[in-house]
Amino acid sequence: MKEFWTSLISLLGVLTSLLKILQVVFPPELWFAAFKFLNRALNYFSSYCYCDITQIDGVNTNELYNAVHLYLSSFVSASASRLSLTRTINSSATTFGLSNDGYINDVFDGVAVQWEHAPGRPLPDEKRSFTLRIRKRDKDLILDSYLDYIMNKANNIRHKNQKRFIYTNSFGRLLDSRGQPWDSVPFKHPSTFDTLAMDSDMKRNIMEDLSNFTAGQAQQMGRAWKRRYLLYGLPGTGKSSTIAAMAKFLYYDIYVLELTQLRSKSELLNLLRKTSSKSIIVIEDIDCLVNLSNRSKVPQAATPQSYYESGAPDAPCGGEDGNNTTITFWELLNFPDGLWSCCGSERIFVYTTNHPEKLDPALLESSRMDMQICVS
Ligand SMILES: Nc1ncnc2c1ncn2[C@@H]1O[C@H](COP(=O)(O)OP(=O)(O)OP(=O)(O)O)[C@@H](O)[C@H]1O
Repeated sequence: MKEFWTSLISLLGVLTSLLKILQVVFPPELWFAAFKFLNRALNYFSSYCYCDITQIDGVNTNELYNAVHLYLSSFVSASASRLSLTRTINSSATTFGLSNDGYINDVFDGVAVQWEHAPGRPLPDEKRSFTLRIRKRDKDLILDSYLDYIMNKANNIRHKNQKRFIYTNSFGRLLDSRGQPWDSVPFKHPSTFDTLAMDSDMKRNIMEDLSNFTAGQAQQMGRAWKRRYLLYGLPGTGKSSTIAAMAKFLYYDIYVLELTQLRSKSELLNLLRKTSSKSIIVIEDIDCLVNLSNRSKVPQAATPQSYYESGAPDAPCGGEDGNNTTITFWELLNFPDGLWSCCGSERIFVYTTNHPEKLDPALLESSRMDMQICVS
């Protein structure tokens, strides 16, 4: 046994001496070139290729890096044994991340890939990065669609992690300190579809409809995409609670549009323009705001009859010009089409009333309202 250890130590001594001689004979540049050559040769014969996604691309932040980070965070906690945890400003959730040098497997379209997270090292050209290992034969097949899928998923996660707000224009024409026409407070309504007392079929229908709406939006990018719901029922029966549950289900903000505060079409246009995509726009008590007695005259689009008629309680007072002072209900219904028709926006309009019997039957047609929900 003693001889074995003596021989091993002698061998190590010889190897060390040989290495020292080699280091003297061959300069570091030659070593580096040899290593590079070996690496290339191995890569050539390997069936995998590796894609590095660095955190910084030149001087800009690489969006793809952030997206991969968020995407992996959605399932890394289930399979990785070492995690990094973060919580950003304005976020209400903890994000799980892959720890340094950790790796995780993923499958997309039946193709297995592996992600590795490399920490940045103190050298100037070494950055934090993710490395995607993918089979060469699969690269062309899925790489583009996989990265698109990751960007999409990351956007959704980002959206879900944000705090939700409820906006109102109840202070009229005044602008807030940032010049915004909407006043906002954090949205903390406790209602969800779990707590909402409602017929289970109706609840399931609403949830399915909302899910289909958002799924449809993803496929219809580039088109205005809106949905219109009419909520009716006696006071205090859960209309506001239903809207809150819808907003929570979709992770949407809520904008409560006070029509009585509007003075002109341009004001309405401005308010609608300042709503964010993925939001619910609520117009309450439409039976009170709309003078329905002359509705039959309205659909003749060339000469729309105003619902804010002079003398009516909600008639607007003021405005820049004659045409600009009146807003017809039909304009209100169709305004958004022109506004968001080219930017792939995603909005839900909810109209509420305690007196559906006062509404014009034409308003209840399916072409006007996508879904009518009785909450009584
Ligand atoms: N279906 C319901 N499920 C759960 N809670 C409800 C329901 N209906 C009413 N509530 C409770 O009653 C209160 C009033 O409900 P909500 O504000 O949603 O009614 P509303 O129909 O919007 O009333 P209004 O027409 O006066 O605005 C809330 O505190 C809510 O929690």
